[in-house]
Amino acid sequence: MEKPATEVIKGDGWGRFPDDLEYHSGFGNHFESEAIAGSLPRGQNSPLICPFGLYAEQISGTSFTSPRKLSQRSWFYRIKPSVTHEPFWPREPSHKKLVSEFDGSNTVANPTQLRWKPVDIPDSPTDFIDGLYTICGAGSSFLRHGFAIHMYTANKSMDNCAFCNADGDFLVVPQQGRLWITTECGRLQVSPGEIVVLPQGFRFVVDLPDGPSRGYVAEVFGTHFQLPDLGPIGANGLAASRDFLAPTAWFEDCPRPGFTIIQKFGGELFNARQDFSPFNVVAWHGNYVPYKYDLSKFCPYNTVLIDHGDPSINTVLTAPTDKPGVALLDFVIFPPRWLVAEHTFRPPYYHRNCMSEFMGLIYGGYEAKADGFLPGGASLHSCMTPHGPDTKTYEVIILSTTLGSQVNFHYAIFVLRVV
Ligand SMILES: O=C(O)Cc1cc(O)ccc1O
Ligand SMILES: [Fe+2]
Repeated sequence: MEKPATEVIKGDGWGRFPDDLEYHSGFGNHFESEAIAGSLPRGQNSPLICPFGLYAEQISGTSFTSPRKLSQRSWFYRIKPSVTHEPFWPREPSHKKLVSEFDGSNTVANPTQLRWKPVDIPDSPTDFIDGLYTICGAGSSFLRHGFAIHMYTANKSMDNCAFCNADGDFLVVPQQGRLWITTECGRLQVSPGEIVVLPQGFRFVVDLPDGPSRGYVAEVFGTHFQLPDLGPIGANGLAASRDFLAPTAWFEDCPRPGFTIIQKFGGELFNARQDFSPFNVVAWHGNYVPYKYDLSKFCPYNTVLIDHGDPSINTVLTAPTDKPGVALLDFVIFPPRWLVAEHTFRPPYYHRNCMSEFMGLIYGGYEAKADGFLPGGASLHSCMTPHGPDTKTYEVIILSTTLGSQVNFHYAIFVLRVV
């Protein structure tokens, strides 16, 4: 039977984001979303003919046979299937700032304590993709085990192109400047103080409504972020499921001559042309979705009598390995909070760690360094490299006789490990 021509469906226009975007709330939920009533097939995923003549397309974020509790996939109902593009070609000029296979050929190992000043926003026109560069990482996207930490500085919106990361999931932490992100599931507005997860394979565009933006990106290969178990904390606390927000269906239906899909594969970038927008998904359902989270919603737990707890207590999201309790990458934050304790050295203790720690500062000042670690800057303390408060901080703290203090800074750390 012949498929009927797609009816003309009009989206509400490219690039305009209303202030009151709607979201679906929840973490790991199976959502249903339709921009036009009746566009989501009922009772089956892939009918012979979908409502409005849309094309059904599945995106899988885990193997088909993953245990049900880990399985992630979504179904898109789109005006044109993604496959109708021209072939991929290496992007010219070739982009060598991204790494996803870490070996001696493209990286140097150095265990010393490293610290970076904030990088200036470039003068020349630079979008999110051109402004992305790898800082460190381990493992391999092809072997599906590893991670990369990137940073970006950008001053312009992506134009007539979308990005697709075939290597892994991006967790983006804007430090300066809002990001308006269009995805195949719909749109997200992300401000500094919020994070966004863009899972492997999703096409997305980053617009900069405020101009310049800078931030951090953690990429994980072969696993996805989960909420940490809460153990003895109980059933509540830390990041709550309902504070995670996924987009609602949004699409556009207009010609896009020369539109480019930029695909990252093995850390290399490839271009493919198509004459339509990838944001043509009228309805979708599933549990494989981009999502955002406002870090100010985090409910921190901490010491109330003695000693400094381990930083795992501040885990927002964890990307697990197959070993129980061992993460590939934990995303941990130190939000503004009260630090209380008796006869206790309250800043982070001196330590060496079998995980490596990459830190960024979103705003304010970091409690263990009197100076030198600035918002937008970064530090890396690799596996077993000693670190802890500087001398100035140590001296101020041991002279302090108060039982508590309020810290009003916000730093994010990625605690990393490849096992
Ligand atoms: O090094 C850091 O600042 C991160 C960190 C914080 C903390 O409170 C305890 C241990 C730790 O590694
Ligand atoms: Fe540390």
